[in-house]
Amino acid sequence: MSALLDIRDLRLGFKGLRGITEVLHGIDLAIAAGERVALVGESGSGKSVTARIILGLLQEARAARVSGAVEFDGRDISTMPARQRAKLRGTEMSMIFQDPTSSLNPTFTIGRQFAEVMRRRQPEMSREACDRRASEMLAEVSIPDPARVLSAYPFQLSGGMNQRVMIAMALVNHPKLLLADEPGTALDVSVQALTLRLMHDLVERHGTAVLFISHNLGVVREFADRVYVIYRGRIVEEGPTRALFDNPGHAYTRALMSAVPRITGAGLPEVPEVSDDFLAPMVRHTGGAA
Ligand SMILES: Nc1ncnc2c1ncn2[C@@H]1O[C@H](COP(=O)(O)OP(=O)(O)OP(=O)(O)O)[C@@H](O)[C@H]1O
Repeated sequence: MSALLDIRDLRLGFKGLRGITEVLHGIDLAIAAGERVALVGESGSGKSVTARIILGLLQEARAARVSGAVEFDGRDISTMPARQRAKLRGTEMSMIFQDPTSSLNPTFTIGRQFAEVMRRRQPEMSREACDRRASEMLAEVSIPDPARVLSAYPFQLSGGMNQRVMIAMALVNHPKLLLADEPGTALDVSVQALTLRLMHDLVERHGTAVLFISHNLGVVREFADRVYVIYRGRIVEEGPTRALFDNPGHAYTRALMSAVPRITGAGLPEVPEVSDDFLAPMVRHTGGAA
């Protein structure tokens, strides 16, 4: 497989007063063009730092020590000049965050923010052309009155509307890879489900590859072709979604599955206590595409 994203032996440590704290211990992860892949694990397991390395952000943090290969479309993100990394963000790869309202800039209209994103790819694009293109994207996420939304500020829109705006904005430059960090978890469950549906349909239509980051295996089941399970900075299981759900090989994956929230209004259950058998060798599912 010639992968769009190919991560090999990725290691990360943070330098602190008492030396280096290792956070990622040799991660291997690949995503083919157009593939929807989930990275699942509990809080603190290393999902967000992995995304920040793919975006080339942690390579620039003074306290972070990153090693291993992170190849995107044949180029190594870690060794390319910082300016080139910055150019990739928002153009060839983009990101959707948990909370749309705090990720959008509250002081600019949605139209202006769309224009800034589009001009990263095409600096000479006129505002009219930006508005036209933004309206098309907003229509794709079923926003009925794009002109009104373009002239609004984020605080004038609902959380669900802002989430749709963020999805549209993340895809307006036709990135090859979308990183989605628990999109919609800041919203209520029904809005979150709708947001995921919209994102699913849009990336399918555009052939965008996705790394979907979540602690919720239930959500992942609906969304991903393939799943990586991360536990304390190590991938402990990997495979096509259906194979992994039908036959979870790792104790930690089974524990995550038993913690899949049921829609009873009882709130999210805790992930069960861990035990030593979670440190068993990685399980890799082969064949039997999802
Ligand atoms: N800047 C930093 N300095 C030191 N340690 C950090 C830093 N950023 C993250 N970490 C540590 O790295 C580990 C992985 O964090 P990360 O944010 O990737 O977890 P996560 O799986 O995304 O969790 P969540 O689901 O809560 O977002 C954690 O132990 C965290 O404390």
